[in-house]
Amino acid sequence: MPPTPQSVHTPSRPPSAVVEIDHLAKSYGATRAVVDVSLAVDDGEIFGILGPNGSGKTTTVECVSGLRRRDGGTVRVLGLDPLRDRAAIRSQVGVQLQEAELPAKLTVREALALYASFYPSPADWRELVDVLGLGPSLRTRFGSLSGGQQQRLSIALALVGNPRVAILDELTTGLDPAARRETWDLVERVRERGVTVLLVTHFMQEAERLCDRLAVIDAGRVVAVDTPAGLVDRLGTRQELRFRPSQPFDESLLARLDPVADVVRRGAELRVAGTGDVLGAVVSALARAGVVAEGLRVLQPDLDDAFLALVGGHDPLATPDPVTTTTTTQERP
Ligand SMILES: Nc1ncnc2c1ncn2[C@@H]1O[C@H](COP(=O)(O)OP(=O)(O)OP(=O)(O)O)[C@@H](O)[C@H]1O
Repeated sequence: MPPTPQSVHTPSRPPSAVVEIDHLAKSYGATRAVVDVSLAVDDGEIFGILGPNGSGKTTTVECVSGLRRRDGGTVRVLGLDPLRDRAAIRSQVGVQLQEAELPAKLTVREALALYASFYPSPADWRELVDVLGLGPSLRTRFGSLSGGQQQRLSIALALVGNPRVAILDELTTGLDPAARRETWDLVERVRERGVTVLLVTHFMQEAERLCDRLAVIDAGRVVAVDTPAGLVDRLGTRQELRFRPSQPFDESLLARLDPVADVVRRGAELRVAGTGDVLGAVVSALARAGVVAEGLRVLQPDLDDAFLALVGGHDPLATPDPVTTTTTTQERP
């Protein structure tokens, strides 16, 4: 008789970290660029590094790619040390850095073909050319490209080796809004092919749109690691409504609502702030009073506020006029 199959409990395995940084430190002379950075990037993630100018973002990713020698801590990329295993890292990690420089006389086509020849199984660079809109520039020399075209080329060169990890530093700086959006789509497609992406950015919209998780770095230290929504949630659920009432009414009825903390009049406009479902409570109360909220805007904290709260000591909850517009709606009770 064959043995009865046993039900085997397979514990869910935590996702494997593709990039692991542990207590990284790096100084340039007396400048402590990276003081203490630890973070782990999971397989298939788009992981963002966000921080003010000079906070150590570029130095961190340069240490990850093996372009900089760290002073302290450990870095592992796909289990390899970027300094000891430089050759193996180079074939599996694509790097697009700020201000990439190529020989001025090299054409776009030559640069792509040259970089593709460095890798055992390169991507089809013609496809990257299409996606990045570099087709018309194939014969243009690097020195004659505009800043935006140079940026596109540096992204293409980072991806041409079919890397398992792509490090993209200030990916869309210098690109116009349409090219920026196309580049975001490209990064998402790259991730769909299983590439893990480590992205340095200044743009909150880019971080919000692309990143699964973010590390916020300030003065060489990690001050938070979370999803974009998680970072915003840390500020609480404060909302502020701004609107013009369609007719005079007893405004104290709004102040008595549970979610409402403040009601302030600014000329014809009422500003009603609170925590929780302020919108629902106010709109219902206005409807009962037969009042329309004209030009209604709902303001709530966004990633900008979360970022400033983390790196600038700015607390949007503590100020009476705190928040950023995220939606504009016209509500009628
Ligand atoms: N090659 C270098 N030599 C000397 N100091 C440097 C060098 N590179 C960076 N620094 C300094 O180290 C600190 C961190 O710089 P880094 O470029 O890593 O920060 P960053 O967060 O990427 O800045 P940015 O957003 O402006 O690109 C800064 O004070 C910078 O001036």
